[in-house]
Amino acid sequence: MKLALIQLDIVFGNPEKNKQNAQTLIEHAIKQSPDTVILPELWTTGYDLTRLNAIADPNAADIRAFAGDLAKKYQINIIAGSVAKQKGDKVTNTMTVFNRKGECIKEYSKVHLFRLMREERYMEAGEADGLFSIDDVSAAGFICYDIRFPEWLRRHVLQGAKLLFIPAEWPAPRLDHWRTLLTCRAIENQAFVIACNRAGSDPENQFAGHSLVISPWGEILAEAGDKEEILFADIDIASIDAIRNRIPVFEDRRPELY
Ligand SMILES: O=C(O)CCC(=O)C(=O)O
Repeated sequence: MKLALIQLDIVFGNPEKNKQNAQTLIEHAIKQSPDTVILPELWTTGYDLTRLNAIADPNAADIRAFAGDLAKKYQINIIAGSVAKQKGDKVTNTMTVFNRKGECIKEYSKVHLFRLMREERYMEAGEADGLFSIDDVSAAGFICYDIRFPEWLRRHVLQGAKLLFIPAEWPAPRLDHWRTLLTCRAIENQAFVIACNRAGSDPENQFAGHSLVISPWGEILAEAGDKEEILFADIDIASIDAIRNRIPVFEDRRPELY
């Protein structure tokens, strides 16, 4: 499976501009014939939380039209990062996933809200899992801070997920946490980790970039720099079973003890 991670430099609070930029980058990526395109967290608005009333996406209708049309036009899967989804008086940090027909096959709302960026004051946490399949491969989605909760990812892997997609807005001062946590999640779950961060800054944070694709053996297959770029990687799905047979972690677990 060929992946294209769109490490966007998000324009604060400007969905129209961000959609234009994302479309340009996606159409650039298409020239390399990717199977799956991934976008970052809250990429239409950034963390412009105080203006969500004006800029959130009602019922995620806008992202459904934008990413659904591109997925159908280019016959690709799109993990459309996350957007601020407005439903009634609630806003969630919601990831959407589109198949090659342009159908929205999953919505996942971030379960662990990040207090350091005051997310819990403006958003409601999700309550449901992030499982889906693309091209018949079991996968799951998580959003940024979710990666600090290994038991949440593990639950999805125990239900079959082999590709772990992670859109993020991870700040630069904790780049070492980003790399270490993602590598651990790949090794302990013997699964591919595909993590698309944003580049650039907002009024309060400098973001890390360094989107990553990590193999189930913990090897970094591709890593972006700290600026806007498209990161490409080819992953070999069959390698997952080979690694799981070599070190049979899932057979050796002792769930009766923990
Ligand atoms: O956990 C972290 O250090 C960063 C998390 C974050 O920035 C987020 O969830 O948006």
